[in-house]
Amino acid sequence: MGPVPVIVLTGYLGAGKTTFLNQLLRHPGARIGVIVNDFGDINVDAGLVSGQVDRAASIAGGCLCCIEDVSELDGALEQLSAPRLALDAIIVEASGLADPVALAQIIRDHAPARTRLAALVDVVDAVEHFRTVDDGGLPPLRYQVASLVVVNKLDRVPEKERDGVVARVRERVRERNGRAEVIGAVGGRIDPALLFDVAQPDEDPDQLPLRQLLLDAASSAAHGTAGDHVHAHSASVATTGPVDPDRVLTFLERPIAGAYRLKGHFAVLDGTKRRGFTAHAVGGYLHLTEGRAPAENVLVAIGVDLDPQAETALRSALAPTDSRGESTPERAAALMRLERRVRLSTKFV
Ligand SMILES: Nc1nc2c(ncn2[C@@H]2O[C@H](COP(=O)(O)OP(=O)(O)OP(=O)(O)O)[C@@H](O)[C@H]2O)c(=O)[nH]1
Repeated sequence: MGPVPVIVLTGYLGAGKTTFLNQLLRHPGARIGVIVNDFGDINVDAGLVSGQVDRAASIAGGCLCCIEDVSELDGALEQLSAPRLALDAIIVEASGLADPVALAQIIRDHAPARTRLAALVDVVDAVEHFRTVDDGGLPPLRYQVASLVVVNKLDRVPEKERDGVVARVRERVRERNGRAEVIGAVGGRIDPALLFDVAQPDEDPDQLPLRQLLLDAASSAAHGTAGDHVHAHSASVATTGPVDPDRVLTFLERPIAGAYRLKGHFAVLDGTKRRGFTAHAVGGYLHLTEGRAPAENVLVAIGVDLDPQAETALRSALAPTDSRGESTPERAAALMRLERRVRLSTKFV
């Protein structure tokens, strides 16, 4: 058996990496191991991975590409590439702030001999991409290491503009990388065969285009920009007990300053019944779904200029309510607002 292919999944905050991963894992057949890295103290994404995973490991607390001690990543790759597991691939989902260039280098330099970096998939938010990752100046360096760029959330773009958005991303990627595939997607759905087809052949490390790229990255880091990698802050709060539906929804609809990305789950009381909701807000767009009530309420806020009071605001949004679920008109109205929000969230999966 040859080295286990490692597929690195990158993409800016909220672009749809976990959604993409879950789609991939839903396809039966392949034996897949997953490593999930989340920015913040609580690994929310690990809890959201729902498909068929043969082995999983999670790394929380910071960007994989920034950690000085890569032993945790090494250890996870070592474990998942054990021959007895016979995995077909290992997917590493990076945090939204990881620098794909640095991550690719770490995996090439440190991954155990029985693994190989096979593909780097960059998930792009069709609506937010040109406001966040690619501001129209020099094309971001991340394009150069990508083997597949997935322009996700096309359902949020008017139908007649979709091809144009994908073409625009493709044009920008081409300025740095003539080999990468660029495809559009909704709900992270792509043909998994496409992913495995774009695996990069093993290259002589000295011949890598990556080498020049890393030199470029090092030189921009020397100029204080660290490639295209922004350093953001996060605040995370966990509480127990049902929360006030009105308070939490008001918070999610009007998040604190600088919270580009919010995610988490919470439980509310409806009479005596506990109802669970999962929330994601990206660039002011809220997506809410209803599911099993979690034992713990969790909210994570992430942003480059995150309000220093973020944690207090999160704690207040998730404060357990002293109400015992009695149905007052206010509570009924708040539950209806939550339900309306769930209905409004795009059904793309
Ligand atoms: N409308 C729409 N929403 C999507 C699509 N793909 C993902 N989402 C939603 O976008 C939000 C973020 O998706 P995730 O898959 O968690 O994104 P992520 O890149 O893993 O997020 P971070 O790990 O926090 O950076 C969630 O609310 C998803 O349900 C899509 O194609 N269309």
